[in-house]
Amino acid sequence: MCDPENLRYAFNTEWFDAEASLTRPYLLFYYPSDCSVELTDSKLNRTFLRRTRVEGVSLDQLYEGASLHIFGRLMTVLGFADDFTRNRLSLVKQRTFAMVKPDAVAHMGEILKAIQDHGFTVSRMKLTRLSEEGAAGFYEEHKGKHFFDPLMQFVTSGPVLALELVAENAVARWRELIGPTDSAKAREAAPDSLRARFGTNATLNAVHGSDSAEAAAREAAFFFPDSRSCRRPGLPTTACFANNTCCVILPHLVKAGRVGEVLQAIEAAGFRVAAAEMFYMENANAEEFYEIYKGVVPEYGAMVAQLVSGPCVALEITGDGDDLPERFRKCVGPRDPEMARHLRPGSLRARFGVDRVQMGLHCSDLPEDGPLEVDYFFKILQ
Ligand SMILES: Nc1ncnc2c1ncn2[C@@H]1O[C@H](COP(=O)(O)OP(=O)(O)OP(=O)(O)O)[C@@H](O)[C@H]1O
Repeated sequence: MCDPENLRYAFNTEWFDAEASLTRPYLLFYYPSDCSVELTDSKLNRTFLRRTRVEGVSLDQLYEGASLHIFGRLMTVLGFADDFTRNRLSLVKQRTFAMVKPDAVAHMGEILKAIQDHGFTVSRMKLTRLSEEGAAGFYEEHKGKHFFDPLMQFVTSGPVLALELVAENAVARWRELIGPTDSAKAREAAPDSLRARFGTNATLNAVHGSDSAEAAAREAAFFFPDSRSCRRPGLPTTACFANNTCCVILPHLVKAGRVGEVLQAIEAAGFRVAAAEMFYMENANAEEFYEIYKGVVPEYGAMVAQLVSGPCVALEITGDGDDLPERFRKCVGPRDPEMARHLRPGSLRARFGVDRVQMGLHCSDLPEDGPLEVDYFFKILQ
């Protein structure tokens, strides 16, 4: 195991075979010396994929709960499969659960930028609402305390942004970044912390962070239950399905840690982000979503490949006026970012796009497409 050539990390993974409606378990080995991957069918104890390099798969993406594409299959990493891997990677790839509370959701772009600037990877994200029952379950340990009722009222008063973050020593580092519980005290003790910057007092304190790895796993499972599991449905979306259009932050920007910046730019342009959620698209979903471009846009195949190359973030954009879709489309700019930089240098694609495939953002083309695309992400894929 010490021979660097053959050093390998082992993970339990699974793939949901939609055709057979079956979850298939695999043992995944990752060899850092040449970034190759090997898969063994855990049930049949047989090699399923011989050691080979897989485009886009790196050690960065291998942590408990991660989703990754291997030759068109969306695999879920369930956990470490041996002690060697657990001992070496459990702190390096730690997950934590974070929540932007109702008083700070208006600053979610700025907070996400801070999260990403501090080296955290956002692996799951959803703008949702806590019901009274949900909030009481989430904060069960505080039942009976003097601040429980105001806390319940506060966390159910508006949308919350639920986040799963991954980083080395993520639990402790996130607690440090958010600062002391009471925002007033945080302004004295840790003026740069998120609670000092965005919170008000001991209850209205802008953000939450799990206090241990165990709490993080429990809290992440509460907000992000396995979508294929029938045990409990996911928490509701905040989409309002009215006077809306759709925007998708493409995987290349998500990977580059620029989601916060994009949200800030959208809001600075006067639009409201009513719903936001991270999706790991399957090939079939991406093909279906981009169907109208098939045979029309020469980059169709490459666009599908881009959309499944990692997580994307779908947004429902709302605002005032019947011309919202056209105004948002103008704000996003021409499909070709190179052209956008010449013709509309202030547009989002001019700022965030690379080329006609990595164009930064997808945006509904026609006003009538907007509500359909919003339905696709926030109703059909829920
Ligand atoms: N003394 C208090 N007075 C008023 N509200 C409080 C008080 N202590 C805690 N709270 C509220 O209850 C939440 C949960 O309390 P806890 O003791 O778990 O704090 P925390 O671990 O710093 O915060 P969180 O769990 O939200 O990350 C706090 O974030 C805050 O909103």
